[in-house]
Amino acid sequence: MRILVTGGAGYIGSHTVRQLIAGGHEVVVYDSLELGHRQAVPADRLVVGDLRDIDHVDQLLVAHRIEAVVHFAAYAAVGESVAHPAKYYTNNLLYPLQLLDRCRRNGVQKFVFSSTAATYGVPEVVPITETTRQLPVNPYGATKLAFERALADYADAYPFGFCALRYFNAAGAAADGSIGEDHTPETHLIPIVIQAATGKRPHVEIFGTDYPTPDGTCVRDYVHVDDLAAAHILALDKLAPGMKLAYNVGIGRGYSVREVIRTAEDVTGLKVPVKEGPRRAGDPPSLVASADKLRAELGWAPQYDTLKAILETAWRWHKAHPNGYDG
Ligand SMILES: NC(=O)c1ccc[n+]([C@@H]2O[C@H](COP(=O)([O-])OP(=O)(O)OC[C@H]3O[C@@H](n4cnc5c(N)ncnc54)[C@H](O)[C@@H]3O)[C@@H](O)[C@H]2O)c1
Ligand SMILES: O=c1ccn([C@@H]2O[C@H](COP(=O)(O)OP(=O)(O)O[C@H]3O[C@H](CO)[C@H](O)[C@H](O)[C@H]3O)[C@@H](O)[C@H]2O)c(=O)[nH]1
Repeated sequence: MRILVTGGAGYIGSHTVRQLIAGGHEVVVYDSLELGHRQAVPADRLVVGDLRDIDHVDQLLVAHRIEAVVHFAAYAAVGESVAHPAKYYTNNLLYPLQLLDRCRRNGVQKFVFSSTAATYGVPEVVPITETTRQLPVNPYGATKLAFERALADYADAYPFGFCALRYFNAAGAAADGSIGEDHTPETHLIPIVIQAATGKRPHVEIFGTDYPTPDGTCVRDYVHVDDLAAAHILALDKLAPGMKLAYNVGIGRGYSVREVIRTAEDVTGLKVPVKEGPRRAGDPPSLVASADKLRAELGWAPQYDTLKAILETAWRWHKAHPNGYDG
């Protein structure tokens, strides 16, 4: 298939691009490199550009006779979305709506979208299934849910099918340590814990120890980035016009912040300095996926089904690239 991958030089995008290329697809990566890395994708696949420049995107759809779009490009920091909703509504909803309409006008019939557990807000019951009510509690989740709705309306009205993959917490790195997670600033727990272990930061702050969870810290479902990537390949294989697919992507097991820290100490053999702090605004106590639908309908089977196995890959990447892609 001829596939345009927006945000393909980012963390999850670059791992997916690698699998798409290995699967024989013709891939065009479109990324502004604002948050992504040139080194994360093969140079001959990368077109540097911003989704804001929709005519540029349109030219690519036509020139490469694109058949499917995998759309990762977005901003993804929950706290920032509360402080700067305009930034999120523009990049995560306005530009994607323009992209969607250019897809319609150019006959692109398959679309895979990076959605998120944040569309569920604070769920009443965990594990979360795809029928759990989607009630986002921050602008980030709201923009992602709004775009899911637009996709569904397009699929009802036009010859178009989509798959919304609702990721839980992406983690880990390629098994060979060649690509991995490098965000600036870093907000995600696992890279922060590793940076604290290696002395690159003084400590990891635990955001809240009074949650209604077994050890008082937040529980999350960490899913390996290559298993996430594999879900995109399966979705593309399945998609056909008229389909409206949505799947949770998680391993179906939750780990608390303290468990992440303990496991990182075990994997690295290093002590992680910890400071207990207040809750971070907008954090649900527990987010754990039921990915039964993804397993049953697409045959998805994660290769990494423990936090330890995921952390080992993150640690390998960090040791090989202590300063991320720049060193
Ligand atoms: N990381 C997670 O745990 C997680 C969880 C749920 C959902 N998601 C979603 O998955 C997607 C990828 O996340 P990630 O962690 O790989 O993020 P990332 O920041 O590493 O990747 C996003 C990429 O999109 C690019 N980009 C952003 N805006 C752009 C624009 N206007 N034009 C062109 N390129 C643009 C950035 O340069 C970056 O390379 C996002 O849509 C995010 O909301 C991530
Ligand atoms: O320094 C830190 C960083 C994080 N945490 C805690 O660790 C857990 C995981 O936090 P992350 O920031 O790594 O991930 P989130 O669960 O907040 O967010 C992730 O999952 C969301 C879906 O729920 C969104 O999609 C978002 O883009 C994605 O990064 C949270 O309970 C958070 O409070 C800390 O205690 N200290």
